[in-house]
Amino acid sequence: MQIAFIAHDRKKDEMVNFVTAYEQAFTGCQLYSTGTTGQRIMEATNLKIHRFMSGPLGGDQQIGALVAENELDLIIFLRDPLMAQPHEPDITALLRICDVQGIPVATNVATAEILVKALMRGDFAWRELVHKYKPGLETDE
Ligand SMILES: O=C(CO)COP(=O)(O)O
Repeated sequence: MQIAFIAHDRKKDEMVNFVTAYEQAFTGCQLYSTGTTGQRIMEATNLKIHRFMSGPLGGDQQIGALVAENELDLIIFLRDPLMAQPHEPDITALLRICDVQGIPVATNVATAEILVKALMRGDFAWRELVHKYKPGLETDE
């Protein structure tokens, strides 16, 4: 499974606690994150995460590109609903492409807990078929 972690600054402690609590569930998955979120998680766990750029510098868009190519199965994005973000358009675009592609995205820890328990239960197994039989990038021909 391919999973991305993103957390706004005031949600990073919550993200670290959550991923630490469910580290076993994420072990063996291909993990991605925005810059600082990934750094914080790797400092607290044994997980190896591919860190993209910091969210405000383009990291959200890089993760959005993976979603657009159906290369992500789950996103845990702990947003701060009480703090305006300078890169709000990037955040909106990322959530939009998740809806376009039908990718599960948790924007709070309650939803994240439900989705990670589904992951542990095997409810995401169908995504393995998507990766196996995914058509190549669409071309004009
Ligand atoms: O701002 C973010 C997502 O919108 C998070 O980015 P960082 O993980 O680099 O702090």
